[in-house]
Amino acid sequence: MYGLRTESTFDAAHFLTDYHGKCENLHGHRWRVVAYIGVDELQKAGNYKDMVIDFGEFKSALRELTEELDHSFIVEEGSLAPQTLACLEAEGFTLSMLPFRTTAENLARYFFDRLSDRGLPMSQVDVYETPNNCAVYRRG
Ligand SMILES: Nc1nc2c(c(=O)[nH]1)N=C([C@H](O)[C@H](O)COP(=O)(O)OP(=O)(O)OP(=O)(O)O)CN2
Ligand SMILES: [Zn+2]
Repeated sequence: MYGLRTESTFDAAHFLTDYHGKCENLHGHRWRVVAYIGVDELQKAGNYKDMVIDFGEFKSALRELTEELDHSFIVEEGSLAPQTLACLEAEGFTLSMLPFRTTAENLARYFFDRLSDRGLPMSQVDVYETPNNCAVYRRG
C-alpha cells in the first residue's frame, strides 16, 4: 500500500457536555489534525503518474476543513440554551455547531468523513488535543 500524510492545525474553544472534570468548562486548544490516505496502486499516467494524488490537493482539502473551525467556538448542538447562542452571536462570536460531543475521537471521525466525502481514499485521521494526547480514527 502507498500512503500520503498531511497535517493542519486550528485554534478553537469548546467544552465537553456532561463531563465531570475541568473540561466541562469552556477552554481552548490548538488542535492538530494529521490525515492519511492509502491506495494499492499509483496513478498510471498523466500529470499525477506515479503519485497517490497531488500533495497540494490533499493539503488544501484538509486546510479548508480546519479553516472552517479556526478561531471559533465549537458547540455541540443542543448543549447550550437558544438564548445563550443568541447572546454569543449578538456579541459577534463565531460559533461552529457540530452534531456530536466534541471529543478528539469524534473530531477525528468528522475529518475522516468530510475528507472521504471529497473522494479522498482516507485510511486514518489523528486528532491531537495536546502535544501528548491524540485520538485515532481509521477504517478499512
Ligand atoms: N478520550 C478523551 N479524553 C478526553 C478528551 C477527549 O476528547 N477524548 N477531552 C478532554 C478535554 O477536552 C480536555 O481539554 C483535555 O484535558 P487534558 O487531557 O487534561 O488536557 P490539558 O491540556 O489540561 O493537559 P495537562 O496535562 O493538564 O496540561 C479530556 N479527556
Ligand atoms: Zn478540551
